[in-house]
Formats: sequence, C-alpha cells, structure tokens
Amino acid sequence: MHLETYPDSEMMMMDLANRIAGELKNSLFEHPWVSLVVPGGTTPGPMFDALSAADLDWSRVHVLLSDERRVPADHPRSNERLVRERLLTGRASAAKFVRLVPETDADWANVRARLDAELPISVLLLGMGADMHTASLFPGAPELGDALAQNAPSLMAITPPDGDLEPRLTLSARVLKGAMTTHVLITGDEKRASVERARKLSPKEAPIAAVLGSATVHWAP
Ligand SMILES: O=C(O)[C@H](O)[C@@H](O)[C@H](O)[C@H](O)COP(=O)(O)O
Repeated sequence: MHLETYPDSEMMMMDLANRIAGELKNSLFEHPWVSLVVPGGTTPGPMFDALSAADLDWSRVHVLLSDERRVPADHPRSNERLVRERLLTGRASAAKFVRLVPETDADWANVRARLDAELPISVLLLGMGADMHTASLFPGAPELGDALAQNAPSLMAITPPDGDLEPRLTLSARVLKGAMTTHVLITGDEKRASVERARKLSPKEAPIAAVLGSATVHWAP
C-alpha cells in the first residue's frame, strides 16, 4: 500500500482528479477505449467535479460503478444518480456509462457479460467505510466469502449486515484486484486508522485489504 496524505481535502480532490485524468490519457494512447470504475458514497463528489472538466477524449472512456444500491436510478442514494450529476457532466458527459443493474433474474448473464467486456479495469477508484468495507464488500455479509473467492462471478448481489442499508450489487474482489491502477480515496482520522488496521487483516476481516497491496491510498483530514 502506498499512502499519500494531503493538508486538506480540497487539494486532495484536485490532485487526484489530475492524476486520474493523466492515467486515462496515457491509457488512451495504447487502447481504443478505457474503463474507469468509481464508487458512490459521500466522499468522491468533489473529485468527480474536478475530473469531469479534464481535457481528454471522454468519448473513449467507459464509466462503471464499483457497486450500486438496489434503488431506482433517480433515488437520492443511487450511485448512478451521483455519477450522472457529478461526473458525467461537462466534458465528461461524452463518456459512456455502463449500467450494471440486472432488471430481471434472466438479465444477470447479460449484465455480467457487459461487465466482463470492460475488464481489466484501466483505472479503479474506491472508497472505504470505517468498517473497512470497499465497494459493497462488507465484513460480515453472508455472500462475502463467495465475493472474495478467486472464481467469484464478476458481479454479485450482497446483503449488507447493517439492516438499514439497501440490498447491494458489487464488483467482486477478483475484478477489483485485476485493475491496472487502483486508488482509494478516504478522509478523516477514523478511516485513516481503519486503513492502517486493514493492512494487518485478512480480506474477510477487512475487505479493503484485498486491494491494498496494489493501491495508492489518498488521505486528507
Ligand atoms: O455505495 C457506496 O457507498 C460506495 O461505493 C461505498 O463503497 C463507499 O465508497 C463507502 O461506503 C464509503 O462511503 P463514504 O464516501 O460515504 O464514506
């Protein structure tokens, strides 16, 4: 794990947006199109605002979510709504959003095939909860063992152990670990302590640990 700390969140968001824009541009020199996977949640919005203004060929960027809450796309807690409002705007409105929500049970195979066509992920941005979950890989989730397995399906349904949270969809650890470049974006002392703790734990205890070996963690107070 490589940890980068910043004096304040605003500087971190701008710097990370510039870094990811550069990584996307470099990848576009070598590939006809690239895939960018981003999280939902309350942290990445300001970074999305900055990244959406980046001057790159967004028409060749495929944007996907690391996970999604099983709510309508216009619901306040929808990650798709967050991405459409804060990232897929301005220059980045030219990007292709790859929606990974099976509408019916029969649709799972098509959605997984749509995801598999985007792999390996070119640039992966993840968040992390204080409980050391990432994407929707929650400690204690009944499906976590399967989602951490080497032969896990690329996309899985997850039942968060916290009863207040909606049922989720998540990219499996296998897919996240396969990313060419991985960034984790966190703020605050509690998450800083959590990510340090996760370095010494198994992915089953701390799902973020599945990607820390290859990730750059960006932290601001
Ligand atoms: O759907 C989500 O919420 C995210 O994909 C999730 O993995 C998020 O990154 C963490 O829960 C941190 O969330 P905050 O940024 O709100 O702390």
